[in-house]
Amino acid sequence: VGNCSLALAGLRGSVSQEDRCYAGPFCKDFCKDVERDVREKEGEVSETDTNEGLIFNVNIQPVNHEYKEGKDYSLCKSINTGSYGEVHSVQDNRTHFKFGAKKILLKSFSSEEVGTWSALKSPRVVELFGVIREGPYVVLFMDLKAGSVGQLIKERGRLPEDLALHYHCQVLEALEHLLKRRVLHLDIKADNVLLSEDGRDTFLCDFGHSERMDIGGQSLSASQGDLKGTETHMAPEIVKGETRRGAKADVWSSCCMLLHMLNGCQPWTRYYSRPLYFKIANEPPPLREIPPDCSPFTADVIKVGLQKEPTKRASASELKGRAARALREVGGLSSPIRGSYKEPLQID
Ligand SMILES: Oc1ccc(F)cc1Nc1nc(-c2ccncc2)cs1
Repeated sequence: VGNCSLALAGLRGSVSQEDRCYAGPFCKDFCKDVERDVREKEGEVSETDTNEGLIFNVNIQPVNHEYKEGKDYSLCKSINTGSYGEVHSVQDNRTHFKFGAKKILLKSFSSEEVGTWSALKSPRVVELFGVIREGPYVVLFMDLKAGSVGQLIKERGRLPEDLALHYHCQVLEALEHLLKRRVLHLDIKADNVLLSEDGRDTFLCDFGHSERMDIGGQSLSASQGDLKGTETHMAPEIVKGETRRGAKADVWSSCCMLLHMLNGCQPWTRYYSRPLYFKIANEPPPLREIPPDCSPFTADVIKVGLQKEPTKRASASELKGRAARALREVGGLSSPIRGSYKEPLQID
């Protein structure tokens, strides 16, 4: 995971300054400890003065063995609700360093969010800066970005084809990295893809639904029951609760995100009412939602990415090649990022 400027020993809030530690396994233990602590305290109110965690970024500086909202960092503005939590931009009171923070109730905290995220290091994935427990909450700190693709779609109605393909290629690059690190995201959608200031670079975030995969690419999590992620972007094998769920589920969701960028609305929702699970499981893939005016190469990306049978569905790498081809066929990225508003596609 890299250097951590502060590793909090144990769960009793005692802090020992360590010049260097490999936070990986420690981070995993810490998160498991937090979860165990929750189980032990189930029903009790966690003492408000509990304050332990891991900080990986030197610009975030604990004071007197603590790092607390108000005392050590201040909320700047509310951003939106990531999975299970409210997101704010915050600032370190001493270094004035600005970063993102998501506050999650302990009982909603999944140690996978930190475990999987801290295993990733890619220009296409937002950097995790740390995790702190503050009483009944866990607070995740990350590199602050300039908004999300979801916010850009709301501003622009729908995105130009070249921009949508440009973003899709980058999301597929992130999925290639996740596959290499055996991580399933399970909530790929425009709201969880963040943008650089100039809007040309994207960063995957919010690993609140993520799971580890085994060598064969199958999820290691036993929890088949609770349906996670965003309904409109769920792959058929996920809504059917099939035991074999793997990286192809994120590929399906990335194509739902492509349709969302191109049409300005989530797939399925113009044709069906919720709950959508049965339709996703039983209906053909939403290929009729491919915009009629898009390039045949873009249509091809969606057709091979929305194969209902995971084994027939393209891998992230294969789909990235096709999406890059489609982007070249439409002349590469030439549209302005923050351009004109385009009405979302209406049903014909
Ligand atoms: O999982 C997290 C852990 C720590 C964070 F600070 C944020 C998130 N999750 C999300 N952040 C955003 C977002 C951030 C910044 N600008 C626009 C959107 C959308 S979902």
